Amino acid sequence: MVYETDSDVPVTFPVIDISLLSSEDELQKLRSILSSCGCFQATGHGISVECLDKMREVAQQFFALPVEEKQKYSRSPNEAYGYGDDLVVSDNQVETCCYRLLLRVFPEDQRRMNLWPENPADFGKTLHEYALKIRSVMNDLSKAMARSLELEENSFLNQFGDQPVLETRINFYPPCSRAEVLGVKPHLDRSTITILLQDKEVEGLQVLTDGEWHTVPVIPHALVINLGGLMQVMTNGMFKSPLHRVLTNGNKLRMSVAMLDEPEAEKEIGPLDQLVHHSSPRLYRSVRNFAAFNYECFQKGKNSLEELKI
Ligand SMILES: O=C(O)CCC(=O)C(=O)O
Ligand SMILES: [Fe+2]
Repeated sequence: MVYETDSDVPVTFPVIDISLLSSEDELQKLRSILSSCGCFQATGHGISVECLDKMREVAQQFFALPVEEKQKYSRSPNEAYGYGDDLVVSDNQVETCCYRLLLRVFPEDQRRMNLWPENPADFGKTLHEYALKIRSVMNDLSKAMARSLELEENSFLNQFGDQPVLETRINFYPPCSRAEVLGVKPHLDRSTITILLQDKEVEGLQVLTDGEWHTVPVIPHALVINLGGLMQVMTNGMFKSPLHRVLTNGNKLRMSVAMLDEPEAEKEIGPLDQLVHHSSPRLYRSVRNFAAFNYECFQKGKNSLEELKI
């Protein structure tokens, strides 16, 4: 199978200036976008260009190291954290080409420092500073999302416990000229909100909306906001978590830095009571450790949200 890029089809992908989310009109725009495609590009996020570029730079420097150097941080078999490529779990799996470094950033005492690159020397400091800023943007967005649904602004944040988790997945896609190979297979994120820093030049991310794959254009200083499955559960289906995938590029390598939030381990998450009514009955059962459940479903080719439906 060859994956179409549809590059000759102009698509308008939603953009929101999130510095304006105190206005009622912008909140309504946010609500409408999240209820339809669940994904947009955020400008006005307040993170400086230098900070975004520095994060991209240390990620690129790490991936440019010799293989032996990167393998010092390899994930162990059947482990998610560390450096590696996709696990091959079945013979008929779609082929992918992506190397990634998965790290837990918060809570700080849960970091596994043996997996944090020491080269480049400022990798850890840069990731820490970037993650603090992303966490603040995520919290502001979570509050705005709650307000857009006429909920108390901490309604989503309160579900996460005292020790919410923030993880990073730094993705690196080498050039690949085989059009049947994907960078990442179609999936739903395990987060409530994923904030993605895209490559500055190379496109590749596609989001499924209205049954069609749409390429997310590159806007160098914008952040891609993508709702994860847990937000669809908490909002009882009002907000959508889109399926997305990544195409490979025949000539150019591409990188991206995803930051994903997660509730405290073992916290049970379900639709908020305020969003369950006679006219919108409860759609999903509650779930603990959605991250693991989502991954299990992904490996079996199932949609985790369909599996959680009552
Ligand atoms: O590389 C990208 O643009 C997206 C990666 C992604 O979907 C993920 O890390 O969950
Ligand atoms: Fe994703």
